[in-house]
Amino acid sequence: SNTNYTCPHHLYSVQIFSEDPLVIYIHEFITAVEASHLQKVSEGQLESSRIADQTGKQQLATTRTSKSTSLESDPVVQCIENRALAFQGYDIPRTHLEPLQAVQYGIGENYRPHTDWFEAASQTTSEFGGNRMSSFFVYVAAEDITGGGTQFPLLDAPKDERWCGVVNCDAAWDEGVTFRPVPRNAVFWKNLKGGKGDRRTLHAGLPVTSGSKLGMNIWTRERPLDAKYRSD
Ligand SMILES: O=C(O)CCC(=O)C(=O)O
Ligand SMILES: [Fe+2]
Repeated sequence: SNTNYTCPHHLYSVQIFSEDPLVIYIHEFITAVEASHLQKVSEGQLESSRIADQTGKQQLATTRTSKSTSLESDPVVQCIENRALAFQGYDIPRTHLEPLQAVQYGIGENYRPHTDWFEAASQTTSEFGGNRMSSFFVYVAAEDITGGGTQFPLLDAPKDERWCGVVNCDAAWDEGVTFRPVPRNAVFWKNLKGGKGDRRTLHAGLPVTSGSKLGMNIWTRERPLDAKYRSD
């Protein structure tokens, strides 16, 4: 299925959420066809999420209770990768992309505050292409969901109420900003500032309180990853 997928010209629209750190909100980053394809290929492949420990070993952790899987390259995945590369200005080659990662949360599951950039040198070696320079978090599907937003506790919530379509405007001011899981939309941000991890990009996947959420990470490294860590 989808072996003959014709990659459409992108249909998204964007809004700058924050200039520093750079955070861009993307409406309709993926199409409905792409979303259902991602659902289909990740189903049955999801396993308890792991995170890298200080030594670089992938471990189960109570701070990340979702299920996840890396996605094999196929025409739909490649189409989304190309869109993410074009969004970032074409100069970053595909070899800087980690395999796309689908993440599924059931009720009560969450990802505690973390940064996508690494502190541990073992995670930023040249075979991994250095650190993660940028992240897209894409909301692929959210069925009958409450909770499950992406919270950036160190960013300011927006003032204009037109953001309330995609931001939780009921959250307290000192909780930062929480993007709601609106299917097919995405949040893009730069993790590094002057080549160093930017703490202000701290974020969490809040617990899903009802329904379920399927998300997807698109991570770009500073440099090419070794072929063994890529999906292309
Ligand atoms: O689930 C979310 O809203 C965010 C997930 C996340 O930050 C991650 O997988 O690194
Ligand atoms: Fe994250």
